[in-house]
Amino acid sequence: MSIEIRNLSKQFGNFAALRDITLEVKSGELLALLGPSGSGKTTLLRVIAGLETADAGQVLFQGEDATDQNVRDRQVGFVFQHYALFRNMTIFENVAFGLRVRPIKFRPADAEIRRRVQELLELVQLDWLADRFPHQLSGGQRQRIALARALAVEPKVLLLDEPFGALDARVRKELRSWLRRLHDDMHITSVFVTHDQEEALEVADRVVVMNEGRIEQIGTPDEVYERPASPFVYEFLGKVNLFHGRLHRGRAWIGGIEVDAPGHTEAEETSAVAYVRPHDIRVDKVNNALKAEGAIPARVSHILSIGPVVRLELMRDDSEDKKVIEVEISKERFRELQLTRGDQVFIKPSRFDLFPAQIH
Ligand SMILES: Nc1ncnc2c1ncn2[C@@H]1O[C@H](COP(=O)(O)OP(=O)(O)OP(=O)(O)O)[C@@H](O)[C@H]1O
Repeated sequence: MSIEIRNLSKQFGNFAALRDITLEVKSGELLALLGPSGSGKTTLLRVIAGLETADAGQVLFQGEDATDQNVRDRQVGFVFQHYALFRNMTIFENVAFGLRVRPIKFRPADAEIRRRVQELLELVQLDWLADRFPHQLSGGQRQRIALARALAVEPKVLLLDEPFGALDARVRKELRSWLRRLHDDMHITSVFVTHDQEEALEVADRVVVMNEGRIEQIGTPDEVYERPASPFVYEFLGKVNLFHGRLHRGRAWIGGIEVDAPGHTEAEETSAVAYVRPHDIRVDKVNNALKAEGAIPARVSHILSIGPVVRLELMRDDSEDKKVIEVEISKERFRELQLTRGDQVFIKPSRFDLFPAQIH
């Protein structure tokens, strides 16, 4: 089932939690709402669920206006950060709950409920825990049961609010790939809220990056990471170096390097900032290789060599700006360069985006 959100706005007193949100969740898609605390993710999820009413705008399920439909009629399944399993019920009964409380004419026969619960417990690979009670399970297992319980009523849409937020890092990672596989099997349209960049990028088909109640960018994990639409997205999704410079009629000057800036032909003597990911900086020990295009002189202040990638911290030689530049190069390249602390190097951004300085 697809979900369409049109021009949603929501105020809490004077505070605008959602500002004109428009977005479509495709049928069968796993969509992540990603943003810092207070950016409006949970509010948006609650409006989709029908737990919160918006001040303006519409929510459509499969093309039909659901704005005034109540929670029960929307047929959504929920999983929250804090697993709300019933403590005095077995795992089996917890999963069966949603079916048992249905009005009699919609309630499946007992044998059918048993069959369905068994199937769901197998799906989340915890059928061997059916007779246990919630306190006898680990946090990760409880979240999987919470998901089985949400799925028991065959929701058309699954909404997950920081479902792994309370778990430790290792379990979170396991559950992430588990959720991805489960979604690939079931294809229920799912929206999940997270403030964890890695989680969103690893699990979702598409990511909605939110900031101060607005959508900054919507795209596949690759698109939002590799082609951030704004300085905010650049800084929120991973490490980034900022190089201050100047733009003029389709050309840019950054730390002595002159480059084409085809997206900025209108700019007239504008201050600009180049945003560069650590792996998009070329490093050389001699200036010759890069001389033709110009290069920024810097000094190696720190080397962190773990795994296949070597992380360098550099200080610019040519600038008062004492900000560290972070660079990532392969171990192979690092060996070639034979770098040690204090060495002089010459760097050049190989890929970057320019944003006029005044907008951030
Ligand atoms: N019922 C409410 N009454 C007043 N303010 C609220 C209410 N619910 C949310 N807010 C405010 O709206 C803003 C957005 O909240 P929301 O929970 O949607 O953000 P979030 O992105 O999910 O953040 P978090 O990750 O911290 O939950 C916050 O500043 C919050 O304080």
